[in-house]
Amino acid sequence: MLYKNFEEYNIKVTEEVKEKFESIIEDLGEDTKREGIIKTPERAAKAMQFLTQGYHQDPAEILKSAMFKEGYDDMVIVKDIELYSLCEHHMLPFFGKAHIAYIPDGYIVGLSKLPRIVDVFARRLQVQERLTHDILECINTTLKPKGVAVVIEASHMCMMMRGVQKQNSVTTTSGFRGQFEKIETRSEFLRLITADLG
Ligand SMILES: Nc1nc2c(ncn2[C@@H]2O[C@H](COP(=O)(O)OP(=O)(O)OP(=O)(O)O)[C@@H](O)[C@H]2O)c(=O)[nH]1
Ligand SMILES: [Zn+2]
Repeated sequence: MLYKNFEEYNIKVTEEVKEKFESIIEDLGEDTKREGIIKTPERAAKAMQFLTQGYHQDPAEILKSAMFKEGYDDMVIVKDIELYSLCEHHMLPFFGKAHIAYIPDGYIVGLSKLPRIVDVFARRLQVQERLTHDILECINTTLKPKGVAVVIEASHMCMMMRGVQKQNSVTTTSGFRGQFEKIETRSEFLRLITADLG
């Protein structure tokens, strides 16, 4: 199922999750019958379905839907792809940017498909490390490029709003396959994602 229209939420799931949110909100000490909150369990049930819709989407299919035969064999970089995910430990958001590069081997991919697969993997319960590798491996096994690199920089609400309460720490994760395992290629990619070319 691709890009399900999430205006049409799964009625059964919405109903079941809504009831659970009602009980959670009550357990936390709120009055679920209060005017401003009466629809909150249903809104939260829909919001959570939206934020986890990646479980129902196939990222490899998304890439395959726009692969084009092309002789270009230099580096392609899409940087500063904003991402929002949920940490699997606390179900609190982490958010930041992904930078993706690949070196084609006969096929290029429609550029928009790279942010689309970031969203598919981000809209699941994740840790930043697995999110990075999910994106990397999906491109590597589907597009089969000469090399692929993924860097993610993110801030974790579970480390900001609660727990250790550090507001300015940023976590960087990275993965490199094929030609990006060579230091010169990797350095060129890292230089280009940090360069201000404007
Ligand atoms: N490696 C990794 N850890 C994460 C990520 N998101 C959250 N965490 C961490 O998951 C860990 C869970 O540790 P626990 O000790 O079980 O949970 P906790 O008692 O809530 O820990 P504190 O956050 O330190 O209060 C914490 O250290 C979080 O910072 C992530 O994407 N990657
Ligand atoms: Zn967390």
